[in-house]
Amino acid sequence: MDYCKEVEGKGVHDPFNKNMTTLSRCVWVPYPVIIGAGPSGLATAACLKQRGISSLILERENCIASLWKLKTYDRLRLHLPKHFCQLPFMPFPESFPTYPTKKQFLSYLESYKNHFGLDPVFNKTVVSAEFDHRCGFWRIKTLGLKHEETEYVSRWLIVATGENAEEVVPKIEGMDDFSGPILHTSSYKSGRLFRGKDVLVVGCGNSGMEVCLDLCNCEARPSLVVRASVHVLPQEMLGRSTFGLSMWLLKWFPVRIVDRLLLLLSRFTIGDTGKFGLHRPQLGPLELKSRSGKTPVLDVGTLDKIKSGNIKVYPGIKRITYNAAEFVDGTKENFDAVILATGYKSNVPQWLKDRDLFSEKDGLPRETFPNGWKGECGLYAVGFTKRGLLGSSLDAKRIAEDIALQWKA
Ligand SMILES: Cc1cc2nc3c(=O)[nH]c(=O)nc-3n(C[C@H](O)[C@H](O)[C@H](O)COP(=O)(O)OP(=O)(O)OC[C@H]3O[C@@H](n4cnc5c(N)ncnc54)[C@H](O)[C@@H]3O)c2cc1C
Ligand SMILES: NC(=O)C1=CN([C@@H]2O[C@H](COP(=O)(O)OP(=O)(O)OC[C@H]3O[C@@H](n4cnc5c(N)ncnc54)[C@H](OP(=O)(O)O)[C@@H]3O)[C@@H](O)[C@H]2O)C=CC1
Ligand SMILES: O=C(O)C(=O)Cc1c[nH]c2ccccc12
Repeated sequence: MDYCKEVEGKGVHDPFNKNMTTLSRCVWVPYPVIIGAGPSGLATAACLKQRGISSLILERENCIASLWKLKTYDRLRLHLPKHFCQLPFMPFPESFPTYPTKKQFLSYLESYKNHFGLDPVFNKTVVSAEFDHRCGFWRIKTLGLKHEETEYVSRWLIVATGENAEEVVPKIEGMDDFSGPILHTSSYKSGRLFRGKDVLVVGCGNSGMEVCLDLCNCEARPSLVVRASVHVLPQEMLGRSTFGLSMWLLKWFPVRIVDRLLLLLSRFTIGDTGKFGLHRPQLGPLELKSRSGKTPVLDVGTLDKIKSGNIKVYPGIKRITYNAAEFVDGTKENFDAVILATGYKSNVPQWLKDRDLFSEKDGLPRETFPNGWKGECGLYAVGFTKRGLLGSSLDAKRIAEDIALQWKA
């Protein structure tokens, strides 16, 4: 790392460090520091590179795109057509299908990293980042694999740790008494392990719906918990992707009209989902997405399995017992395993000391899209728009443009 200059050995004589093998280092970085080597971090580094600006990417795992590589199931594909998911300056290969597989997406990201000569520093978990008003720089503290502490100092801090940084694991009464495995979807790979088992999947977002389908295909017997409501839309309508059609319609009509059209077309193609326990929210799918970030489910085959009775649908869980779950409607069913498809949350409030750009409550920018990408004192946010990879690309371009102006000055 010739662009990093070690300027200070700090904390070596710190009495608190005596019994630990830690050695604090301080590294001055004359470029922006990006936290997270996921698609958002890589896209921002590439946009900066295009403008002749280097950057330093710090990543807690030992690979790029760790969410995709380590925490997703085998059968995962992009749900949106590839041209909506490509990162700036590099389209997906022509040979890739419309909905690339996880393996293809990962190989694209690897090529992206290599094409732009990006070289993230792995196994560096950012544990705190604070703007030092005395010197006008960000102080970014990281811990390495052996708990060694390194402090990076830079004028710019770009947060790219993602909306899905930590698993949401709800506390359900009786959970500790359950005799079988309870796992989050982030550690679920395939239904093969569950062949012949009764599996309760808690949560009906895209993960829960798709895990149920995977379990069915692997001859397990899944049940799905839908505690409130959900918008299920077909992945394609009128020969186009539902997402593409929505984006096109939004150019001409207000969101409420587009939502009505989507719901009308869905009714024709997939029928009344409420009949199967999948009641629709009051707000339409796109309005709900833009207000709350809740992504509509794009159906890739789960609905047919629900209709045919291969996947049972239950309301909210009341409690879990040794080998069963009780639901709020009073029914009780035996299960061998529970999979929590209960989503993810940002981890920004755990380590970022600044409280202006990001809300302490949900770790997302306080301002909604398209305004949440820039804070004070050289702080930026990329990939927190609740608009998937498309949102990351937009943020990345804006951030690079903004920093380039300061760079020239
Ligand atoms: C199963 C699944 C499927 C998805 N499919 C799609 C899709 O088809 N299309 C779409 O547009 N979006 C999809 N998404 C949304 C997803 O958010 C994006 O695909 C994308 O991963 C976002 O990239 P990111 O870089 O912002 O976040 P991430 O991919 O989560 O990357 C953030 C990186 O930051 C690192 N990090 C976190 N905290 C720290 C820390 N304290 N210190 C150092 N490093 C840290 C993480 O290890 C990670 O590598 C999907 C999400 C999931 C969970
Ligand atoms: N191929 C693709 O494109 C895929 C994309 N994704 C994306 O990844 C992100 C994460 O998706 P996902 O993992 O599904 O998470 P989500 O946050 O989208 O969904 C979580 C689900 O869990 C439910 N839930 C949470 N707590 C409980 C509880 N205690 N009891 C019952 N239900 C509960 C929520 O219900 P409620 O709504 O009531 O809060 C919601 O239905 C999303 O953006 C999604 O679109 C995921 C899979 C595939
Ligand atoms: O997977 C996600 O969470 C995304 O943000 C991408 C996405 C999937 N389906 C959508 C419908 C409306 C807007 C974004 C998405």
